[in-house]
Amino acid sequence: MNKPVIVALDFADDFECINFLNQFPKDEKLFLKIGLEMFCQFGYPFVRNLRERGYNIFLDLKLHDIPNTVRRTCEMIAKWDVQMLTVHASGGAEMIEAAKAGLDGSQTKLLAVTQLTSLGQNELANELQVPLKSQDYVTHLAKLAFDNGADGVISSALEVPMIKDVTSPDFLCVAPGIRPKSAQVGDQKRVATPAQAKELGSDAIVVGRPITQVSDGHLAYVNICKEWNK
Ligand SMILES: O=C(O)c1cc(=O)[nH]c(=O)n1[C@@H]1O[C@H](COP(=O)(O)O)[C@@H](O)[C@H]1O
Repeated sequence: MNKPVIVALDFADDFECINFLNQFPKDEKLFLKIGLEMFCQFGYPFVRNLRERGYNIFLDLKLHDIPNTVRRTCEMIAKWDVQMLTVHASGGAEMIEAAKAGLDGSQTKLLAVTQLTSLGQNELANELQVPLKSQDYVTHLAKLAFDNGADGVISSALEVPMIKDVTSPDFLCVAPGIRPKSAQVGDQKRVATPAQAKELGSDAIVVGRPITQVSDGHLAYVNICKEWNK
C-alpha cells in the first residue's frame, strides 16, 4: 500500500457528497472513508457505487460486538471488495480474531481502533476509569490487535512510533485527528499536522472537516497531500 491521504466523507446527504467529489479531476485516485453517518443513510449501494467509480474505500463501521456477530458481519463485508474495515480493539482478542476469520479470502485490511482520538488522558481516567497512561493503553490495545491477526490499527499519529515498537514496522498505523496548522481542532484531542504524522511514521492519514468543510476542498486536499508527501 502506498501511503494515502484518506478523505473522510462525513456528509449529511449524498448530493452534497457527490458535489464535493465532482471538484476533483476524474483521474484523481481518491481513497475515501465511508463512516457511520453515510453508511446508516445509504448503506451498501452507496459503497458499491463509489467502488464502481474506481475509488478505494475504507469502510469505517467500528464493529464492537460478540465474536459470532462480528465474524458473520465480516463474512458479508468480505464480498464487498473494500480496502479497509474497522473494529474496536477493546472488543477483545476473540472478537478481533473472529473479524479476521470473517474477512478470510478477501483483500480487506482489518484495522482495530485503539483509543479514539477524541479522547484524551482526562477522559480515559475520569470517564472510562482506565488506570493507564493514554500511550500505554494505546500500545496495549495495538499489541492485542497485532497478536490476534489485525493488519493494523487506528490511533493518533503521536503514538505511531510506540506502536511500531511493540508490534512490527509493517503493522499498519492509520492516523485520524489530522489538523493542518491553520485548521480548527474541534472535538479532536490527540492531533498532529500532516507533516508530523509523516515524520512519526504513519502509513496513512484520515482527514475529514479540514477538507470537506472548507470552500475549496480540492485545494485543501492538494495542500495536505503536499505537506504529507514532502
Ligand atoms: O476510525 C476512525 O476513522 C476514527 C478513529 C478515531 O480515533 N478518530 C477519528 O476521528 N476517526 C474518524 O476520522 C475522521 C476524522 O474526521 P475530522 O476530525 O473531520 O478530520 C472521522 O470520520 C472519524 O470518525
